[in-house]
Amino acid sequence: MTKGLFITLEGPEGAGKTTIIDMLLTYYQEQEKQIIKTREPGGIPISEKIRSIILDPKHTEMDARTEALLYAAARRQHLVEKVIPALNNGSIILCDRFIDSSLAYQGYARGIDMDEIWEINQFAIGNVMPELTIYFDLDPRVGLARINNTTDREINRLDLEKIEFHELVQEGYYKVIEKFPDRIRKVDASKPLEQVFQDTIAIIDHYLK
Ligand SMILES: Nc1ncnc2c1ncn2[C@@H]1O[C@H](COP(=O)(O)OP(=O)(O)OP(=O)(O)O)[C@@H](O)[C@H]1O
Ligand SMILES: Cc1cn([C@H]2C[C@H](O)[C@@H](COP(=O)(O)O)O2)c(=O)[nH]c1=O
Repeated sequence: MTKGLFITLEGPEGAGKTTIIDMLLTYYQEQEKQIIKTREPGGIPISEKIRSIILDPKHTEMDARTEALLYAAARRQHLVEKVIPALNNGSIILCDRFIDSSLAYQGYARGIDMDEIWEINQFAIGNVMPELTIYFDLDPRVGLARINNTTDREINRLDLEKIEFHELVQEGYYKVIEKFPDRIRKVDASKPLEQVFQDTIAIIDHYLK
């Protein structure tokens, strides 16, 4: 039985998830909440190594199912080594991406049946799902323009996909939201950063009450 709270943040490239997670961490730490941030793929050494294989721009030959399995493998290790222990410890976990990314990117955008993506991920995660997911909604063109203007972020293999792929990712997320309307809350990520932050806090605070 877990005691903590598992929150995931989702959205297209450049939607602001990483920036907002850092702001949330500071905000809730000031309230002396027990909270950690992490990310997928990554968050622990094995999963960060898998991340570097998946996202290496040189690996253009990577098969879509191999990609899906690598994300699921990174997810499994991250869950076992970091997320579950933190939940058992009573922490709030803010995780940058989780299974919904696999459903939208590897499922809808790559064209693998979303049910198949769900099945391989069931093997990886068992019954551990986030209690709350915040989806940062943004036109993918705006998100890509943001990351192209960011000097300290490396451009990875997924960023380099055609705009049509990123449009499918957004459509895929809309399908995922239809599937999980109770868990996923949408935030308009095109607003100024401070407004996006306030909208996000309002959702989480409501949930914490
Ligand atoms: N609401 C916003 N308005 C304008 N710029 C923003 C906003 N939110 C974030 N940014 C800027 O957009 C860039 C990308 O933000 P960030 O890295 O947080 O996105 P992300 O969702 O984590 O992206 P990715 O998943 O592709 O890594 C950063 O330069 C950040 O400062
Ligand atoms: C978890 C997960 C991620 N992805 C994609 C989404 C992004 O393009 C990269 C991760 O980069 P970020 O800067 O940390 O957002 O990986 C995916 O396709 N499937 C997944 O399950």
